[in-house]
Amino acid sequence: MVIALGGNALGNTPEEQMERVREAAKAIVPLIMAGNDIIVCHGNGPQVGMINLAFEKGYEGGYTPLMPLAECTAMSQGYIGYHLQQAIDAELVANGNDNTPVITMLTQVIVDKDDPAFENPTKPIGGFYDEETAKKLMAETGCKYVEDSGRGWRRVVASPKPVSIYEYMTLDTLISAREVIIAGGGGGIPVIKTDTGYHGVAAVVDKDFAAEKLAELVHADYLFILTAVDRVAVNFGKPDQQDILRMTPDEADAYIAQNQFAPGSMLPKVQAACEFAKSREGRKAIIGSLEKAPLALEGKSGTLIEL
Ligand SMILES: Nc1ncnc2c1ncn2[C@@H]1O[C@H](COP(=O)(O)OP(=O)(O)O)[C@@H](O)[C@H]1O
Ligand SMILES: NC(=O)OP(=O)(O)O
Repeated sequence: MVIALGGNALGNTPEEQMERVREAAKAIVPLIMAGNDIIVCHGNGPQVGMINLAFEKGYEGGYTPLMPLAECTAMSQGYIGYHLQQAIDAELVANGNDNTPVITMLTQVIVDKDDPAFENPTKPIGGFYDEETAKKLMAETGCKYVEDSGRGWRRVVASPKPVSIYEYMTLDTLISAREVIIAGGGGGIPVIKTDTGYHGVAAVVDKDFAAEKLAELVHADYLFILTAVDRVAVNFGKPDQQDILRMTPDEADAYIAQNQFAPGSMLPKVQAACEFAKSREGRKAIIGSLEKAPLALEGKSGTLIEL
């Protein structure tokens, strides 16, 4: 089972994040205790933006070098993975399980150097700004900012599609050893293959697509995409909003054609879920909220996407 955990659900400070991952652990541990092999793949949108901005400010003040975006994702994997490891371990012990190792795997995601996404930034990172501030920042820095699902304006960066996960065979070995694994954090550190080996690129891969790729490569049965809403909806945020309990990839395509899912937020989740459901008969993808993850596994919450 691969669980994709939204970066926006992790808070904005180390203290907030520690608190939030404790809540995440409460949702994840019942799935482990039920006997599932688990890989947790978390987002890093707010966190990678924060790390990048901190280095930009440090550079302006002459205190730090500039930090490339791939290195910022590597740092975010350590920062978030460390908190998740501690929280999941503590929750396992609290439930009488003190012999399941929890580890974070620094993960590289291989992307195509010619992916058209490099020419069209779409992935929101960092904090939320009002329109006036975002437009000022755009003029000052040359970075692109867009409105993000009615929550404010955010910087956007290139987000190529994952082609493969460099460490997937090692992940298979760890699954065989019954370890709980945190991998593909922040969508993985994006790398391209060159004549001199793999090199990081300036991008942030969508963790929902990375989790889907990971789930296929490790032969998972379930892809759980956990975010801030209980279910995917049509007419989201409007008076006639209606939650979707179950949909096939074909039904999802029809909703996508009606622009029902916001790009950069719900759209990639639905697309990743459909890709997983289509990849093999019987595979189930569920999009739901963190709090109700165990209920979603019983079919009592979440949106189920299957053939
Ligand atoms: N059709 C929709 N149905 C449900 N939520 C939607 C829809 N369109 C946009 N959203 C928004 O997308 C959010 C999930 O995206 P986001 O916060 O970017 O994900 P993440 O949890 O991975 O950080 C939801 O919390 C909701 O605010
Ligand atoms: N990398 C990524 O997809 O992060 P979010 O889930 O925070 O958007």
